[in-house]
Parts: sequence; C-alpha cells; structure tokens
Amino acid sequence: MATGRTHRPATRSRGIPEATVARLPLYLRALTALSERSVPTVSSEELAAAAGVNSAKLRKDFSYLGSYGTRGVGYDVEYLVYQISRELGLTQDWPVVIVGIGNLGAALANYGGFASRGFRVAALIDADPAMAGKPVAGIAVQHTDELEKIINDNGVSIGVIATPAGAAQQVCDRLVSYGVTSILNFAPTVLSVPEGVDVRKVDLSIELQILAFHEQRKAGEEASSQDAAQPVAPPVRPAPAAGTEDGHDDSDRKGPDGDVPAVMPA
Ligand SMILES: NC(=O)c1ccc[n+]([C@@H]2O[C@H](COP(=O)([O-])OP(=O)(O)OC[C@H]3O[C@@H](n4cnc5c(N)ncnc54)[C@H](O)[C@@H]3O)[C@@H](O)[C@H]2O)c1
Repeated sequence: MATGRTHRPATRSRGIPEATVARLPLYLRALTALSERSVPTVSSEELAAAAGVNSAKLRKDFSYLGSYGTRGVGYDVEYLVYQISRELGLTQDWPVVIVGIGNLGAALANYGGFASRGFRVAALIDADPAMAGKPVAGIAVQHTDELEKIINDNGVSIGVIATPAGAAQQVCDRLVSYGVTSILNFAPTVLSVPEGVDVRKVDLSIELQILAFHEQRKAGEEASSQDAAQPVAPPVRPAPAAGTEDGHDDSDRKGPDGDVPAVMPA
C-alpha cells in the first residue's frame, strides 16, 4: 500500500508549483488508464513512462501532494487518482458555458471527455438569433442575451470561448462581468482580463507551427549528415540564367521530393 495518505490542509495546494500543476493531468490520464485495467499499484518509473515525464520529476511532484509511494510496491493507483483529482478540484462538478457554437463550439459540445472529467456543459451560447433553440449535443443553444442569467443560475465559473477572434474580447468581458473567473480561449487572440481571472489558450495552429519548425530542423540535420557522410563533387551549377537577381536560376533549389521549398535548409 502506498504511504503518504495523510490528509494535508487544503491551503497547502497553493504551494504547488505551476509546472507541477500542469503535469498533474498527465499523471491522472495515465493513472485512469491503469485504473480501468484494474492495475492496483504502479512504480514511479512505470507511471513516469506512461505519463511521458521523468521519474525524478514525478517523485518530486508527488511529494507536493504528500504522496511518497512504498519502496518495492510503488503507488496505490486508486488512491493517487483520488488524490490528484482532489488536488485539481475534480471531485466537484464544474458547470461550464461554451460561447460560439459554430464548427468548433459544436465539436466541443459533442466531446464526451468534459462530462467524464467532471465538467458539465451548463449552456451553449451563440449571438446568432437563428441558432437559438437549435439542439447541439442534445442541448438547446441559447442566445447571448441569456448569458448573465445562465451564469448566475448555474454558478458558472468557467467559460469556453469559441467565437471568431474579433468577438472574443467582448465575450470575455461579458463573461468576467457576470462572474466567470476562468476562461478557456480557442479564439486566436490575446485576451486582457482583470487580476484574479485565469485564461488558458488552446491553439492547434501554434502547435502545428512548432512541429513544422522541428520538422524543418530535422530535415536540415538529415541533409547535413548525408552531406558529411558522402563526400561529393562540388554541385554543378547551371549556367547563370538571365533575369534572376544574382544571375542564378532557382530551378536547382528543389526539396527532397522535387518541390521548391519556401526556405531551403541551410
Ligand atoms: N484553438 C484552436 O485550435 C482552433 C481550432 C479551430 C478554430 N479555432 C477558432 O475558434 C473560433 C471558432 O471557429 P469556428 O470554425 O467554429 O467558427 P464558426 O464561424 O463556425 O463559429 C463561430 C460562432 O461564433 C458565433 N459568434 C460570433 N460572435 C459571437 C458573439 N459575440 N457571441 C457569441 N457567439 C458569437 C457565430 O454566430 C458562430 O456560430 C475561431 O476563432 C477560430 O479561429 C481555434
């Protein structure tokens, strides 16, 4: 059995570093998968690998929760699920509103993962009067005029913004003025909020751009290692073509598949 089951005062959670908080959902996801397979205990190494985290970091993170595991046995899976859920505030129900029920808002509303993690979709809100009353994921869309009442009636503290970027700040201001203190923003814009309001931003295109950067770097490294591996004769340049800046024809600037890349790896 895991040790460290002491119930620490709730106030200590404020002492948990933000980076640890950001890893807790990763541990929880890995632990939930183990729990679903009825695995009773897990070592820090196994759990770290499943969560994609370094095991020393995991042990340090868990020490903030007062969870130390037992030498030779590891951590009690069910208890850690409970402990992390409690730390993340997931042992209570969190009503959320989603504002902007277009392609993305509807997809989010249909995502079953919210409810299974304790996030109840209290309302779907859209500014388009034609959307009002239309069912999305079994919930009738409501007009933005209803926002204040919905937030008050349901005690909503988390709002999800899936409107076009141009409307996001105004939607954010309204949510905040009605008492929402946490915002998950999908719109590609930076929101300004007063102190005490937390904003998390999700932007898949930024993630893709970061992957593109790494892909580009990998392609560059591969090309230079190939160059280093096989000494080749200096490239034969075609005769200078008229009409190019340096008299150089760009037709030799092909990528691996013969495409002309926008930026050739150095
Ligand atoms: N973060 C991501 O990874 C990601 C991915 C896809 C889309 N997006 C962004 O999500 C947003 C929505 O994209 P989409 O494809 O669903 O667009 P969409 O045009 O299909 O839907 C937008 C919805 O917002 C509603 N709306 C507009 N102004 C509003 C307001 N003031 N209050 C309430 N509702 C309002 C519209 O009536 C519409 O139903 C865009 O900003 C888009 O750039 C982000």
